[in-house]
Amino acid sequence: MDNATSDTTGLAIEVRGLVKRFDDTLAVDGVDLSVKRGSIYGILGPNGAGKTTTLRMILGIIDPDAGMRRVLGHKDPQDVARLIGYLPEERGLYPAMKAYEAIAFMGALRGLPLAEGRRRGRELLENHDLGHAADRQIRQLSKGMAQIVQLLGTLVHDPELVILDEPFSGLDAINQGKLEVLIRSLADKGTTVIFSTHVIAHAERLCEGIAIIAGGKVPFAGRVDDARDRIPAQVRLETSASEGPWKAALPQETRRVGQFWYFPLPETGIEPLLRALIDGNAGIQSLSIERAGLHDAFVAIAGEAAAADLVTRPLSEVA
Ligand SMILES: Nc1ncnc2c1ncn2[C@@H]1O[C@H](COP(=O)(O)OP(=O)(O)OP(=O)(O)O)[C@@H](O)[C@H]1O
Repeated sequence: MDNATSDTTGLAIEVRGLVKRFDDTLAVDGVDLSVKRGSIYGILGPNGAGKTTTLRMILGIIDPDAGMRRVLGHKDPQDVARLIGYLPEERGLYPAMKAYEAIAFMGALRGLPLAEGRRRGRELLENHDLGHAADRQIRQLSKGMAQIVQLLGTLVHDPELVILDEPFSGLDAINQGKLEVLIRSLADKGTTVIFSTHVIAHAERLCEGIAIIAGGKVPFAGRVDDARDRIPAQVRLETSASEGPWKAALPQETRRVGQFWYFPLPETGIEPLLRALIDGNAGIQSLSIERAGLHDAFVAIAGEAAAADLVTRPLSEVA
């Protein structure tokens, strides 16, 4: 096995033109993406978009029909399997195993000696408020706890690259928050994390880069900030007056919600508009310019239909 760190591109994952067909379903249709080493990267898309199939090709679990993948500098991801941690979408540990043993077992599958895995398993559980569960069998744990144990099992061999398929689903709000902290701490120590999600909030809060995927295609891959810049910033204006000549100065696409007016930042800037509003006695109470959210960017890039299938509720309501 070559030394994975000999790669000079600065990329943990590079994928070009990946295609995968299952019978008459074109699951992935020419996906390109680049994941920087040490970054957190999200694959964001609705159900059936092709997220899992893309991740499975990156992992080398399935081979693409066409295209190129390079993972930690290697064309065959199997060559670097021991440097990768993977949480599959379908969860499952042996129900009779104790939690710390399950973690050690997962480590052993990636080359970590069992004794060391057991020691680290206990330590990881301790560090994640699950020390009390170390000697309990998986079947005695709640679903959420078992999922965290499985997640710790993907990390026990200290992988360079962590691939998590829908890691937040099945966790309550508290554990989702803990998982966000864990993902950030992995990136802080240089680990690359790539995860799939259909929840915009997680991608928006965590990721430096994202691929937006819908219908097997990736209409956008790059920095979250660049996705948001695809649509103009929004102005939020609050007025005391609701009628008056000043209203003529508002852009055509203005939406009104009570005393608030929302419209895209005019290309000419805010100053000329502000003057017209003041001269027309709009009674400005507040004015703010807000950068577009990732949801609006997603709609602009992937379309209403794909966005409708995403979860956009606040994190606290997302199961
Ligand atoms: N092994 C398979 N055999 C046949 N069709 C498959 C197989 N795996 C995936 N597909 C199909 O490929 C498409 C993409 O599926 P994939 O699981 O990659 O999507 P996804 O974005 O991960 O969705 P979800 O969030 O629902 O898991 C779907 O239409 C799915 O039915």
